[in-house]
Amino acid sequence: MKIALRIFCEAKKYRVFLVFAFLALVVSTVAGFYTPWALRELTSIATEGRRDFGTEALRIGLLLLGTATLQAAGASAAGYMNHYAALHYVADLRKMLYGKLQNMSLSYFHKSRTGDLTSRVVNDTLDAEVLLAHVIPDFIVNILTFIGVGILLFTINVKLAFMSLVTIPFLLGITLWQGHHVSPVWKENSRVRGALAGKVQDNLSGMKEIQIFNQQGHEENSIAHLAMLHSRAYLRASFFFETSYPLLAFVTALGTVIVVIYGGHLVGTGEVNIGDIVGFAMYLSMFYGPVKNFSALVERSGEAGAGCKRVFDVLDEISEVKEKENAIVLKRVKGEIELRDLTFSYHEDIPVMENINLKIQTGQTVALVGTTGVGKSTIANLINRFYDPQNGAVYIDGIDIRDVTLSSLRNNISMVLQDTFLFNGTVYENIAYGWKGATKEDVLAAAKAANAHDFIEKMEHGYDTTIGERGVLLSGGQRQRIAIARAILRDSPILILDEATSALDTKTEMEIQAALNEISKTRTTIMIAHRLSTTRDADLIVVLNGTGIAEMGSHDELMERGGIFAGLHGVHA
Ligand SMILES: Nc1ncnc2c1ncn2[C@@H]1O[C@H](COP(=O)(O)OP(=O)(O)OP(=O)(O)O)[C@@H](O)[C@H]1O
Repeated sequence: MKIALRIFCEAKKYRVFLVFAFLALVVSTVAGFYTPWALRELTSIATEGRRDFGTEALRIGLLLLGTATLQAAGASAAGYMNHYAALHYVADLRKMLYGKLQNMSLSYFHKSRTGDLTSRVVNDTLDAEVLLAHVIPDFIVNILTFIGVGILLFTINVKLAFMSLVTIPFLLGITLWQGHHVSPVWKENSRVRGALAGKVQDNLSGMKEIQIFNQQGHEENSIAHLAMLHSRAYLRASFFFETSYPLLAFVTALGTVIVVIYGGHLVGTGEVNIGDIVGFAMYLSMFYGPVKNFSALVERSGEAGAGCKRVFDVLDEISEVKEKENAIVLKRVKGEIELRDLTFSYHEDIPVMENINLKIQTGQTVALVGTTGVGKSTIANLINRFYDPQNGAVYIDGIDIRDVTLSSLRNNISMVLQDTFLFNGTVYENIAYGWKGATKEDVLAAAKAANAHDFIEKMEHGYDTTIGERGVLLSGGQRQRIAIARAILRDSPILILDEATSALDTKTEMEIQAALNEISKTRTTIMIAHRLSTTRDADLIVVLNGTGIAEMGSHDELMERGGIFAGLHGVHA
């Protein structure tokens, strides 16, 4: 109910359609009440043996034609308008959900499964259509029918109507029992389906690893296990439905039996005529209809409600990295970066950084070095505000980055990551990604600077070559060069290179390093490098150790000092 109400409130753009659909539904349902009434009248007139039977039959027939037309037109209009509102709302919901996901902090994606989130955006949102265009209208029709036909039954004969009510408590009891059990079972069903979708997606992405490690059998078993769990969850949900539905049908049949026997008795005593019994029997089947449908509707609304709840759960999530309401737009910065008393951990009890202080001057090239897992990439993530520190702050040009909008902050930073992600588009689109104003000349110049132009030209369709999902049709080095070209094109005042040249051979690495050195001259550059050779030209080398900075200085100074850096050099030499 809460979910249906929320959907109704959020779909306010389409409320006019929903209100008209409601009116059309009322007209259609009420018009449907006339058929038994017409047959009751016709039978009564026939049994009375009236002479004007033909004229009366014509009148009743024409009225029946009118109500049947209203019934059909109303149902059709209501169906279309409900679907119009529902499907447009689903489109809005998908957009909203995707927008929400795009603004969630990275930690959210680390604890969620991509397949599960995909399923929420694609499948679960459709449950809003089920609620708006099917479940709610069906509830309306059933409630109207129950009340309207109930009144008509009492109008025909009060005693008979009371007798037919005997079965209602049993019917309601069964329906309530079903409603109580169905919703949690459907929730479990949705959860297991999400887990299955997540696992399939994970496996398809990691197919290479599965084949390398010959884990096909193991993975097939995991999928089979999840598939069986889903079937069992579905079966449990079906059990309640399959048990209660025939039970409901049986109890309603009992009601009809009572009316036939007791109604026959009343005809015998002359209290009612045959026409009343015919009309009553027809209305009775209409009257029990909603009670029988109620159980199926409860089940359907349980399933659809569970799906919508999974959507709303994401929409209600609060991102760990939040923009302030009065966040300012950060203009193009000069590029001074300061980490002040910075303390950060991904998990409460495992500190990654404690009280780090580091000032990077405008235009400086700073290399972050240290053993694997010491926190080099984490510093880049904090500057980009993918995470917020527990203590201290990051300042850019003296401004706390929590005071500025996320988009304006990230517009000032280019990043080339260890694991370059390319989209399934053309080479050109991938280089120009995120830079709408780039001209062809700009793209070509960036590709040349990243030493990518030559290999791109040799490809089948040059810059128009499609590079496959995640750029699978390219080598690691080619992917990285495209990522570097993309960063060069972006021309932002801060450049972060996270192992940017790691996938390149020595010759290409040197060529690209030269290009990177060139572009880093005009901007602040943070370089995360394992190959200590690439740190030689850095203005400042920051050596991380444990949860802090162990030493800082130029290449020569650190070598002379004979500390950790010199030690690392020894290892890598
Ligand atoms: N999303 C995350 N959730 C939890 N812990 C994380 C996460 N990302 C990194 N860590 C942990 O934080 C620590 C620092 O990781 P980080 O990636 O910054 O190290 P790094 O110095 O860049 O390592 P490498 O040189 O191997 O890339 C590591 O112990 C790592 O396991």
